Amino acid sequence: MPATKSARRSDATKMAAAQKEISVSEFFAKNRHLLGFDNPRKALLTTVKEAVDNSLDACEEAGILPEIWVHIEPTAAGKYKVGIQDNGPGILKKQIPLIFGKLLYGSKFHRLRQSRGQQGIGISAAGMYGVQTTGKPVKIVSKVSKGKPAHYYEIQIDTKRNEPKILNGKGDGEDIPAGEKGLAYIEKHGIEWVPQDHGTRVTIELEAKFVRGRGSVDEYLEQTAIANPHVTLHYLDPESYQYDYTRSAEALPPEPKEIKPHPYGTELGRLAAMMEESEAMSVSEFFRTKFSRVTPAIARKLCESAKVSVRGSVHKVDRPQVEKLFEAIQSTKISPPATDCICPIGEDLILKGLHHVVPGEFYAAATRPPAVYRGNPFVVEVGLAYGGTAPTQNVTRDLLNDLLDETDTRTVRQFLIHTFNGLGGDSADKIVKESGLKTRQAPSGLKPKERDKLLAAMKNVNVSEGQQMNILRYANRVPLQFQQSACAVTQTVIGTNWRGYGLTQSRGSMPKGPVSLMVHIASVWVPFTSESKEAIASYPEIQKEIRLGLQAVGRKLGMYLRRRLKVRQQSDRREVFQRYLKEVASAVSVINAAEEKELYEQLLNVARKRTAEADTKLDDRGRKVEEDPSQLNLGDNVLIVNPAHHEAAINRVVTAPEEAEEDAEA
Ligand SMILES: Nc1ncnc2c1ncn2[C@@H]1O[C@H](COP(=O)(O)OP(=O)(O)OP(=O)(O)O)[C@@H](O)[C@H]1O
Repeated sequence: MPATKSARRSDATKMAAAQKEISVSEFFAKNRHLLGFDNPRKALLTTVKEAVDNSLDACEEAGILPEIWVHIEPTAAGKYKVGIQDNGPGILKKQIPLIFGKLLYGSKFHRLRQSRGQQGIGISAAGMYGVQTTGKPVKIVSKVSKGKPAHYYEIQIDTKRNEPKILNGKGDGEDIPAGEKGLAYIEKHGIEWVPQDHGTRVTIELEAKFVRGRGSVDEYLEQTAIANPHVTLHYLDPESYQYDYTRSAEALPPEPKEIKPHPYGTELGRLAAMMEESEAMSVSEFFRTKFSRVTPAIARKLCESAKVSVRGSVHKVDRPQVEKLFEAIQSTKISPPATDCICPIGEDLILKGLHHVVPGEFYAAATRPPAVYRGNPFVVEVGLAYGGTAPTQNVTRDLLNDLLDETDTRTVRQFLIHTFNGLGGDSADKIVKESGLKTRQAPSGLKPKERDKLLAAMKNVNVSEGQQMNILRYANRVPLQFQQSACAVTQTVIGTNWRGYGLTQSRGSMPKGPVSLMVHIASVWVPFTSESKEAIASYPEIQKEIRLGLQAVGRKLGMYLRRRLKVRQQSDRREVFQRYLKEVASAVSVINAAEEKELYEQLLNVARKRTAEADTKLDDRGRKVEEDPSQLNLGDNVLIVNPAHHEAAINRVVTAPEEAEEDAEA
């Protein structure tokens, strides 16, 4: 059959008319889910997170102990205004529009140095989302020193051109004079600013949803405080609750050093581009100055094995020679990158941070030695807290009311699982059953009596056994709250055998037990799985380090749990002895006329000796208090406490709205 000739729908000329460059802002405006703006709830968190992370980075880089104000205020139904201010170094006037009104503009992308931000997208993307959803511009106040004027900008991103559009001061921004005059100016123009000698405040109005519990701003700020004990945070939430986290460490973390890329981590294309972009110099000088760990001898060796002139110009190297050089790098022994550029949190501060926030009886921490993936140095740290009350048991009636009013889940069971970290389906079922509520009962429709029953069930049901391990993931001290299952951390936790450490675990799933686990990865470049920086990619080198860290704390937990079990068993045995010894003594004295009391004392002594382990007391480092510390020497990075004495929270003060108003009146 002859092929039917179909009419041509288009041709190269017509198609060419539709082909044009796509600006990065247009791309990300369309694909905002890639940056963490997939729904209003996450958009709020991402906005706060981007601004707070920037503030922390800027303060630390400038050597200032960070103090940060976070203010979230409802403006209309489904709309919120988010203001974040820091006491950082401030931003130069000419940089402000570029930082807040242009995607892919930043100071951190081109360097290899441990920081929270790395891409140069975060805060401008938040501003762009705000403009898209409310039409309101991003407002920025920035001040670099006491005597100098502050700058005030209202900016909107022009997504077509990826350029900032300045709306105030006839397109030039406004200057706020220093001193008293400035305060009057701020007051008159309704500009929001906590008076400070220097710092930056960014205000973004956006479509958002405020929730509490898992994945919330509350959770992010609390977890930030755990991993950053040097930060003071003031947080005023949309319901006018004021939270103040005051710093517990007065010293800044050591300053991370910037390093040059390591040859092993440089791909072929990148090597070619670096050579092309380099200023004029010899090939040998290029390798020595642009990379870390390349000595003159190694540079010569690379050139010799690639048959490239050592003294020839780097710009004369052609593509086949670049390929040869690349191959030479792979086959030449070059020492691994310096690792003193990474600043871990440290075992002591991890123990301190975890103990302050997560209730428990046993804590262990491990900071692994530095390792390298794709030429980038990194450090893995693990902290573990065992015991303590379940998250459902610490809830007050007021908080439960708030949580129930805000949730968008459809059943009480879903509400429990989604709100409380680590509470598995089995435990949720138990609570629903105990409360006597219907299985498909909607959380929003609960009457006060039913809420009482639910609260009572949450307090009474022992969920610690069915409780899932709660994982707190961090990258460069930033908590990661989404994409848990896509993350190398979770995958490695699941792949580790926790049964050997005294926890229950079915194959291929998360271990169970009252355990909170913190895993921190610090690196000059954290390999996230996407631009929204929510999960860490599974490089085998990183997984190996995580596994070793988990094993280090797991072994200590196992030793502690085995010892605790033994102590319990012996004390049960002793109880049984004591229960019957009196009768044994009186029976024997009837038979052989022995002195009953004396016999009883002797038998008691024997029983005590045979169950001596029940008396074992462990000190706060996990060592046996009496003789023979070798029996349970858990090392220095362990903390054992009496959970009954746990004092909640990291120097956190929460002020309810009424009190805040009264305070203000007073
Ligand atoms: N509060 C601030 N104080 C001082 N400088 C800031 C502040 N916020 C942002 N900057 C500067 O603006 C740049 C851009 O910030 P942005 O959030 O867009 O990206 P980033 O933090 O570099 O990377 P990421 O996209 O990974 O968050 C930063 O690199 C920093 O130099």
